[in-house]
Amino acid sequence: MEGALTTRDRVGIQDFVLLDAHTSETAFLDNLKKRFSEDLIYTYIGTLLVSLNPYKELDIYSKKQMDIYMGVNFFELPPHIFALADNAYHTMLTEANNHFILISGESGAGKTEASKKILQYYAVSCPSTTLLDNVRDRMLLSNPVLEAFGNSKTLKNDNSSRFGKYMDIQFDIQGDAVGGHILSYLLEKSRVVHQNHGERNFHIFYQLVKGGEEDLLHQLGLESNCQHYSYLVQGECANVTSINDKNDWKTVRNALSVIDFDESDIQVSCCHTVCGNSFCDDIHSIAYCAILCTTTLYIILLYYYTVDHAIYARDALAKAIYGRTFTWLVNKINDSMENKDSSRKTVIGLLDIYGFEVFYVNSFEQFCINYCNEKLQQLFIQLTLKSEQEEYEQITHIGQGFQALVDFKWNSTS
Ligand SMILES: Nc1ncnc2c1ncn2[C@@H]1O[C@H](COP(=O)(O)OP(=O)(O)OP(=O)(O)O)[C@@H](O)[C@H]1O
Repeated sequence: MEGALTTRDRVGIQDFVLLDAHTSETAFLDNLKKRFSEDLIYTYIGTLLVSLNPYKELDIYSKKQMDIYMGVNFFELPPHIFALADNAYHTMLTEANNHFILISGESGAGKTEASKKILQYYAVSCPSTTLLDNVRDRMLLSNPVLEAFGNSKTLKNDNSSRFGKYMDIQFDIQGDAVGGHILSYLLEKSRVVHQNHGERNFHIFYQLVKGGEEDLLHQLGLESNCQHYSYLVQGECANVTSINDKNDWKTVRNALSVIDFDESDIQVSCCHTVCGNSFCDDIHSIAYCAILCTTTLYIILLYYYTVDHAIYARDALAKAIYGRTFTWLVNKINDSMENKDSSRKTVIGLLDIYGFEVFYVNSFEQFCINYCNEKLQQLFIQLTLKSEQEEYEQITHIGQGFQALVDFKWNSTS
């Protein structure tokens, strides 16, 4: 291992297990800082990977880098997300059992980027045939679609995932990726009708309004101006410098067609999106949305006594439609990635734990997200740290037992 390391790789300690002051938080943070100042964003704690968000492009994810990590022993090279992905893949193949990669951190820490890097690594390193390429393309392209419908700009992250995601990649016995499945949970539906200052609604709305083709917008009764839609401008930041909604719409449209969405599916998802947002302040617009949706959705219009009641009902309807559209979308993506072969397979699961908001809990939804996070965090601690600790304790007990035996033997013979 030493031979493969450059002087730069040796900055600080690469594995916290080797830190002398292993109980000191200051020593832990100092080591992270020292490495981070040299753009070394990854450090191990045994087989755990600690990653710091560099907030800049680093030249460490190229095909050349992937080649370096392929099939190499985990600790032989400097810490990297590719080493972790490669280790999970090879252990899965040798042990023939399922493996999971759990990605946890607060909002903006880099979880989504990390899971994308892992997928990209498998896309390049796993065996390839036309059929498998198909599965691979669909897995990779499901990302921009899910991000369009499930991500938005928040105060902490311009591309924050507002839903929890578990994805598994299914491999056959030879290690070929043969299918995938996504499970989403806790979509932050309240964002459809309310955004804090400096935050946006889900990306798809801005993409559609700014980038949608003239025909499509006409069909949906939309205008190409976000300012006309009150649900899109509550946060007063419909335009964000780091986001190109127009281009992103092209990417999403292209991705939708690759993952088996035909024109009518695209129309349906757009219609529901429009309805989900309602885009409306008056009964005529609601009626228009209802007409757009009649093939797939039944809408019941009730009469309310007060304006407040009516607004409440409108918002509830918008959230429900958007939530259902999202579920429908995930199901469609799953259909397109389904493994048709029922022979034995193992999976690598990627759990991107919902990024929790440390500073505020402003809604019941956020409370549920944080609660869910705490539970997952506890499970994670239980399954990894606690079980490691128990193993060490067992070894210590065995060691103590052995020592007692040696002492007994020594005393009885002397
Ligand atoms: N490895 C990386 N290299 C360069 N930039 C990164 C990296 N990881 C994250 N970033 C930057 O940080 C931003 C936020 O990262 P990301 O969206 O992955 O965070 P997250 O933990 O998934 O947040 P949330 O929980 O809000 O979804 C990215 O849009 C990207 O600009």
